[in-house]
Amino acid sequence: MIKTLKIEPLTKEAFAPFGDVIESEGRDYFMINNGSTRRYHKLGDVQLDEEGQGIINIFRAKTLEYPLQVKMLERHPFGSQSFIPLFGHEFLLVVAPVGDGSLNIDPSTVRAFRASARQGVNYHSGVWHHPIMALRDDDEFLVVDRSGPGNNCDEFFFDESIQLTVELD
Ligand SMILES: NC(=O)N[C@@H](O)C(=O)O
Ligand code: NI
Repeated sequence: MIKTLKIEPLTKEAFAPFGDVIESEGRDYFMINNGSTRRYHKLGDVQLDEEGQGIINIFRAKTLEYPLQVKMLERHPFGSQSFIPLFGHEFLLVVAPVGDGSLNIDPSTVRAFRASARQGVNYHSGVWHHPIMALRDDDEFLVVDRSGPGNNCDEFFFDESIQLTVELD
């Protein structure tokens, strides 16, 4: 299979099979702090296994070279992982659904999205995703994910006959 992935706009609905979109635009809120603050409540679920601990990190990412060939995806079976842009820049995502849980990805299910400068994502446990795809050098992301025993990062490399490409417009 040789395919250039269509980069889709990131929406709650389109991303639902993969996790949550963290954004305020168009979302429900309620007032707190004596009416001075909107709380956009529970935009995403932090998923952890019983032995996991939720942690907060910052990832400072280099941009990747585009067109990019998607050679691998990874997943975190024991917990969710969120990426919230700290500098307000757009970024890209390449994902595939959890599937049957085996260490295998149907390349026809791989999708690409572009997050706006005011959107973050929260990959649910086991959702396949490409390592962070910053569009600005040294861009920073707040990352909430899981720390704990066991290997929480599986990688899957596509066969060389599978060429999935992401191009910037
Ligand atoms: N390995 C690591 O912590 N980073 C990846 O999980 C990623 O999604 O960028
Ligand atoms: Ni990850």
